Amino acid sequence: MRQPADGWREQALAEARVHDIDAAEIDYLIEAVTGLDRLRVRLGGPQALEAHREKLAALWRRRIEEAMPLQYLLGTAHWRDLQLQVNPAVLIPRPESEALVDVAVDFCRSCAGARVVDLGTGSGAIAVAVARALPGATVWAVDASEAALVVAGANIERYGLSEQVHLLRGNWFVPLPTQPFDAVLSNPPYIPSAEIAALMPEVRLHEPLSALDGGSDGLDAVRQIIADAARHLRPGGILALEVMAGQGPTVVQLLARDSRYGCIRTVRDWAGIERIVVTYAWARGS
Ligand SMILES: C[S@@+](CC[C@H](N)C(=O)[O-])C[C@H]1O[C@@H](n2cnc3c(N)ncnc32)[C@H](O)[C@@H]1O
Repeated sequence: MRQPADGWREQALAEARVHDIDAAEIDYLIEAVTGLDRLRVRLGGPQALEAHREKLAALWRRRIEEAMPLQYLLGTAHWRDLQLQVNPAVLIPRPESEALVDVAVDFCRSCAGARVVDLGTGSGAIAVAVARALPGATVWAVDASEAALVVAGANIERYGLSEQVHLLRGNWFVPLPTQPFDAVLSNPPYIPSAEIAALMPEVRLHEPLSALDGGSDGLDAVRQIIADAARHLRPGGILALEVMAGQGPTVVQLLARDSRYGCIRTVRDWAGIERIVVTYAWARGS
């Protein structure tokens, strides 16, 4: 028998508890599908959702049965003040990566015509946020995945940044111009290969493996970027890397052993985890 629409919400809440899904996802789904916020849904009673009930139920079924993240089901993700197009070709941007943007913006504010690189741009989240915060900067956004670049391109266009953000396909620094940059930012794949199987199904089954798998200790891409970044930074330019919980001290050591870098520091996330490692290039290496 067909249930009243508010019954659907109660049922969805019960299912969320069983499947260990944050109840806030239900209101996020309702708001995205109906355009109504939580208060309006409460005030509107059962009728408020009735016209959308089938669509809500169909999306929620996929959320539960396929462990599909809502952002992929809806094709959109909120990150900082941005609403970004996403699909399973790109990582859903994470709150912890916002610190990469903050580091770059703090540093580049004093650089006239700053030149910034976002390596492994995915949805283009970091590149778009940096370009919006630094209207005088030019950003180069690189990804190896053609499908990711399509999504990044749509987001760059959506925010009117096509003149300011250059999209390039290729392996890390390979497609970039040779003139030195003020800042190189990256949230590279950093999960150790053996840990992929233990990730939440939402991540393991739906997010692109090429965005997650960092090789045996998770640091293949980090090592590659550290090896090459110094050649692409101006003296005094910064390299900022997002790392996994627990990798901070190892990445600090990797940089400390490389005489081309100095003044290494880490930025902690809200849980106190060293998330971002930042360093300065002393001199351009060969
Ligand atoms: C962890 S995701 C980060 C995406 C985005 N920057 C974000 O924070 O949401 C890593 C990205 O690096 C890209 N990538 C992986 N290997 C690469 C390589 N060798 N060269 C360039 N990009 C690469 C992946 O396609 C993926 O989009």
